[in-house]
Amino acid sequence: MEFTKMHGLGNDFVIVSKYKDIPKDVERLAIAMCDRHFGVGADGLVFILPSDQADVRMRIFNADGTEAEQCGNAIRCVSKYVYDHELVNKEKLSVETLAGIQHVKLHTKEGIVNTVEVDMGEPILKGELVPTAIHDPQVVDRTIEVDGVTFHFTAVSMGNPHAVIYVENAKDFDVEKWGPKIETHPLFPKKTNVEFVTVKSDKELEMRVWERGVGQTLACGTGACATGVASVLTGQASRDVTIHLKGGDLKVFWNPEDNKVYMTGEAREVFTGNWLAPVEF
Ligand SMILES: N[C@H](CCC[C@H](N)C(=O)O)C(=O)O
Repeated sequence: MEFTKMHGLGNDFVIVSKYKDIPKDVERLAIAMCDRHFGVGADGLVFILPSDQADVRMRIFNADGTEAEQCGNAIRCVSKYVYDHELVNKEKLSVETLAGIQHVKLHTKEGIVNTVEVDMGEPILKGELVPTAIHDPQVVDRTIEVDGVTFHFTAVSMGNPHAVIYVENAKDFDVEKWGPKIETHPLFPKKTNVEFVTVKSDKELEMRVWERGVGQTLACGTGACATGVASVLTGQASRDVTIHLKGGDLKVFWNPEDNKVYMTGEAREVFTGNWLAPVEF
């Protein structure tokens, strides 16, 4: 099975585009292909599939085999892939995900895609829809206790759940210690992605992330969008921010006119390969 290895700011994916549907045992395949020693190594396995509602359909499976509703960095990779490989010859295209239809604008350099702007849709703020166990209209600046330590969090869904937590210094925060404890906290019925954020200014935020079903990643597109929204809701930053991640910067704009979150950043293709283990479709 042919694949292409891509990343968005170091959040890396195995991209498979030659099939009309996902394989029979996709969970086991995602775990095997994402393994960084016995497999290709990636944060997720992504399938580009036909769509009757958009130019293409994307399904993404985390390194633990679970399917995610949405993935910002993967949408940028998929959009770059279909343009560069001439599957879709448009600089404005649409990608169908479990979270809805995402509209994408491609910015090319010497004929190939360099940066990608994605309309990630409207944030979902109702507690029970994120989902969280707090059934309020919004879950903003609430407390969560873990091992006797209290964190303040804001819950935002971009189709997938995020708990945004503000800390003194995100750059050296112990993400590996606290991330998994919050990811699996009973407050989050479908578990959650966890962002640890330091506000640098009204327009700049530093963010580290522990991803549901993956672990600490170098970047998280939906996490950056959730962080942008939470920072407005908690009155800590403007609607148009640059988010500094371990793997690079993302621009996030929560547009007051259409209530949609726009995310802009790079996407890169690294190598292609052939997965030799048997895969049944
Ligand atoms: N681990 C996430 C999916 C990938 C999201 C992230 N890689 C992004 O760029 O948005 C989840 O289970 O919701």
